[in-house]
Amino acid sequence: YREIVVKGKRCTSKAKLHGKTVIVTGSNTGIGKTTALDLAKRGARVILACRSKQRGEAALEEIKRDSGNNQVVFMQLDLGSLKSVRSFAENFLKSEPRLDILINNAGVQMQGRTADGLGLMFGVNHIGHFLLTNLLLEQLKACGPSRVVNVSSMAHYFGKIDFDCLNTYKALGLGTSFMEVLQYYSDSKLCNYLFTHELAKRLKGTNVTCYSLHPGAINSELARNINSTLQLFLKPLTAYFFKNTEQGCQTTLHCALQEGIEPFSGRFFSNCTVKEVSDKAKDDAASKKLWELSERLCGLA
Ligand SMILES: NC(=O)c1ccc[n+]([C@@H]2O[C@H](COP(=O)([O-])OP(=O)(O)OC[C@H]3O[C@@H](n4cnc5c(N)ncnc54)[C@H](O)[C@@H]3O)[C@@H](O)[C@H]2O)c1
Repeated sequence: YREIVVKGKRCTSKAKLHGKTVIVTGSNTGIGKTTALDLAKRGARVILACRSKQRGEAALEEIKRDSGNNQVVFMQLDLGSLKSVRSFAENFLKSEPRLDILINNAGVQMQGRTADGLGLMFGVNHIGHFLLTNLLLEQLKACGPSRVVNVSSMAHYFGKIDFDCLNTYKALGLGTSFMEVLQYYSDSKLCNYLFTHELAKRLKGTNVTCYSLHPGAINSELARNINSTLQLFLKPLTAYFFKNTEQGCQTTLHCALQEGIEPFSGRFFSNCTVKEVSDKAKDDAASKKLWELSERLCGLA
């Protein structure tokens, strides 16, 4: 089990990234941090787009030290605030001349609301990344061939999109029970897939490609909000049966770097391999509708 599932396949690309710029959201911890470290070791200029200044700057020092690369920069980004996403994009475009790879990695699995009144998981996991990507798309096109990588999850299989609920701004993500939190998390991860699917269609004919992925079950901080007694019981199990964050970033790296996967733009990857998605996810009408709704929620329409 550990050999096949925990270790899994590794990204085999030997790509070097000197002169290239990459953004990784949520890179102060978890697989975002190990992704950023790997890209820094390859010579990229890596922008750590993180919510917490303190934790982001601590990760910055660690990544600079461990990669020997000084081209690592912290830029504050709270995906739960449309204002923050806009100001991040503005600062980035003002100060950085290029963007080659955008990795939408950050994610939450907890109830709450964003600054704009959306359900926290829908708002951070989907809407924040939707707006960020759209604001940076022209830069990606100008620097092509370039890529957008959306970290989704196998949990999207259990997701459903309730458009009525979204339309009335009711809080997709305001779960009260553990099971509701899991449901809304899965819904937001289905949004990640549908967004990628629609984005690939809209990017046809450009030199930007996009991918979504399941990183595996990872021993990270994602479930930090589960009650502490359950945590005590779960920690030893996840430490043994789940991937560590270095193993967990391999599919993200594969989607960001692997040569020759461009014909699979819009597709879903797991274990560094293209995978079929659920029938629900193969819904062209739903991905178009979600795109249009997301544009309205972000004020892009
Ligand atoms: N851990 C798993 O088993 C697992 C499985 C499938 C998918 N994923 C996905 O992988 C991605 C990374 O998760 P992880 O396991 O490394 O968890 P993690 O909690 O260690 O990392 C998540 C990162 O997102 C950041 N973040 C949260 N809210 C933010 C906000 N409002 N603005 C900016 N950044 C914010 C956090 O600060 C953190 O850096 C997530 O999208 C998650 O849904 C994880």
